[in-house]
Amino acid sequence: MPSLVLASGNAGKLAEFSQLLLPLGLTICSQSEFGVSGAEETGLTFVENALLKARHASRQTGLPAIADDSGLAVDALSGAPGIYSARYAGPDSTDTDNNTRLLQALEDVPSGHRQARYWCVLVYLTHADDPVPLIVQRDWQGEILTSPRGAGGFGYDPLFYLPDHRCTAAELSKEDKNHNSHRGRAVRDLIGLLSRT
Ligand SMILES: O=c1nc[nH]c2c1ncn2[C@H]1C[C@H](O)[C@@H](COP(=O)(O)OP(=O)(O)OP(=O)(O)O)O1
Ligand SMILES: [Mg+2]
Repeated sequence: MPSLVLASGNAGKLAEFSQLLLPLGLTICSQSEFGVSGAEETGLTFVENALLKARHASRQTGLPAIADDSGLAVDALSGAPGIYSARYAGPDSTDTDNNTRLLQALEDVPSGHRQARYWCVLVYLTHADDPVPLIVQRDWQGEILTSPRGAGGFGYDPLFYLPDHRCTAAELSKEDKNHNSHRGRAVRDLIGLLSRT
């Protein structure tokens, strides 16, 4: 019996969460293993969408749930694609489609003006009607390249260059990404809160 459901249909997120929670002895199962489909992300903030996703999965499974709502905010695009990152190139867009659209949007933006950050908001609910959700949020700063590099990670990682590491998020090892990323640091914050409740 898993102790937690991950309110996400994203395999990349599940892999990162599994690795991050392993040392705690926490078993996490994705909602798809329970036949739970994705919640509609109708919120206007990462927090609202994460709450909607966590509540939906917890309601359907009867288990405590963690949801991750995340995205990429690009300075030169006034924070776009932001909460719409997963649907940037359309409702059924793939990571490749979204990366292509991002490169097009930044076509005329020279290097030195291509700063961006990932955001990750996590919501933990003990049950669907939990009135006191645990909420954490973290960011990770980088720059958008003009062509993809690397095969690791997921989403926008092949375009997300980290000057301190001199590589993209898709070129980092799993351990290094989890050590540095918005999600890795948000998960460690959440673990800290959970250990105090
Ligand atoms: O570490 C990351 N590395 C690369 N890309 C990332 C990362 N973190 C978020 N992202 C991008 C992927 C997606 O375009 C959007 C998340 O959208 P978001 O709605 O939270 O996730 P999703 O729809 O893929 O799965 P789900 O809602 O079922 O959790 O931001
Ligand atoms: Mg989503």
